[in-house]
Amino acid sequence: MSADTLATAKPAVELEGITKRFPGVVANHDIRITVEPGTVHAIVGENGAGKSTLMKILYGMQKPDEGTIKVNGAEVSFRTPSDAIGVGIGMVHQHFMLADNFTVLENIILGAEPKNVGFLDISAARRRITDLAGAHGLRVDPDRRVEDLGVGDRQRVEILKVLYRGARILILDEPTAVLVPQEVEELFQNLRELKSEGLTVIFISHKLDEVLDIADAITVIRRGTTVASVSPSEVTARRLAELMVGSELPTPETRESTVTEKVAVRVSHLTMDAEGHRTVLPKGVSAEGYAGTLRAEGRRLLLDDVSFDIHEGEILGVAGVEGNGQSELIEAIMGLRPAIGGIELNGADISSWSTLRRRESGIGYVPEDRHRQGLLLEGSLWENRVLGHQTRRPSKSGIFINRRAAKADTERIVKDYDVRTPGIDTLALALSGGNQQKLIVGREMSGEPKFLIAAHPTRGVDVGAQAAIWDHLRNARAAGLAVLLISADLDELIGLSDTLRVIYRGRLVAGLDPSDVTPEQLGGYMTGAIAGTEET
Ligand SMILES: Nc1ncnc2c1ncn2[C@@H]1O[C@H](COP(=O)(O)OP(=O)(O)OP(=O)(O)O)[C@@H](O)[C@H]1O
Repeated sequence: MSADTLATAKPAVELEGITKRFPGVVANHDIRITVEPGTVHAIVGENGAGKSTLMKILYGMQKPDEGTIKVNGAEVSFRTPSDAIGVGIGMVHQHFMLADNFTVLENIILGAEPKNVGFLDISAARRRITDLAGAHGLRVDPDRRVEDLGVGDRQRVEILKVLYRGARILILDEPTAVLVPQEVEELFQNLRELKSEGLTVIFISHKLDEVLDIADAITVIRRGTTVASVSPSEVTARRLAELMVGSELPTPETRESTVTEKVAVRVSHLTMDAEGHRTVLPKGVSAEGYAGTLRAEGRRLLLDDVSFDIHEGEILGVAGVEGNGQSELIEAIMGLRPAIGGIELNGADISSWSTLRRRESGIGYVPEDRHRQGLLLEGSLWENRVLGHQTRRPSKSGIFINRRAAKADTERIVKDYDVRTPGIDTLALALSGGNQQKLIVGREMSGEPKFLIAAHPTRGVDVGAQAAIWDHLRNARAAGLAVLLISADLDELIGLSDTLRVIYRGRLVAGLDPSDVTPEQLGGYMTGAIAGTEET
């Protein structure tokens, strides 16, 4: 064996005895992981198990209290992410950090301009990007604007961005959460190519079947420490889940329909113009004709004549690739963005009501972006319980009673939804992503809403917590709750929905039966590969 081969045979990453404490929590305790070069190494664990903290340590965003990190056999100590990049570690974040109005090329070179050079050689940069893309099978057009790209392409740009900075070890944080099955397959193909070029991938995921598909080695973290290192050929998804939670899992129950005859929510001819901010119809145009009029004018529609009913006891699932109108649909129903068309809740026309009034009339809302819309990160858990649920009605008992009630109810949510936290005075920012999500779902389900709008209700939560959230939703549905469910997790959509629709370019294009549709078929409608039957 040559000296060179020996050198490359050293583990890409060795974490030894990593411990990280936060006030009241030991996020990582004596973590030990060895990642072999040229492999895909998955890290799995429950919400709050300590995965993100560990990755932040490995990427120089946080300093461990104890322990050592070795990269390619040499001990390293990072003060910032640029130190990590300096030794070839790159991070592909779950939330893409690209500038929409720039091209792929501009995004990739932005912030990576060579030091000590007064100007940037664009054609050299372009050549390097094309070479990198070619070498790793990451096809993207360097001159396209990022805003015109789909989710899978954006992710490839993020990967190219870290490769361009010289990364040989890539950390991917839940990369498949936002992808449809076809895109997941493409990503995995890309990862296999990277691997065959000798690159190393560290991959965090909650989707255990995917982990079994792509990983060469799996490390399980439970309550901050490494509890198992397994090879995918030795375990099943169920066994992995059991290793994560430390006990046997219950078998999922079959479900029965609870859909009633009573219409709870009626949305009719909902239309949103990309440029317009109209809340009243132009003279002489009916709500039914509005979308057609705009189309004839060549306008771009974010919502194109969307109509549906949701009955009491029904979960309506809407599938769609991100950016096809699902966010706009929710925002229109919540009164956060103007749109034309009818929105009725239990027979009352709520389309001109304020968001607060809509909430007070019985709409629960689990927003898509928990950081921007769902939580006050600097607030305590119980203050977050109050958020969005303040009532304007004067109360004789005053704020102290409200505070006490909010605290008691927060205790209940923490218990019912298994929010892992030292206490309800903890700040929301100190919770792990999945635990923040559990808090939001718990809050939106309290007060027994009549209609729940749930956008990605289990995004980032582990399998155990996902099953618990599903149970809560099913129970509430059995008691008559109407749910509009938007999710990128197709198994969740198929498993929970009573009725399934697909949204494509602002239009509801297909009505499918969740009991006999496969994720692949659904993915086909979502990407437009299968043309939907137009429905209104
Ligand atoms: N900045 C912080 N301050 C205080 N506590 C923190 C901080 N960051 C993380 N923690 C705590 O450390 C623990 C581990 O959190 P971490 O985010 O690493 O979990 P995770 O495995 O990534 O979870 P998830 O799957 O939910 O994202 C949690 O109990 C969390 O509340």
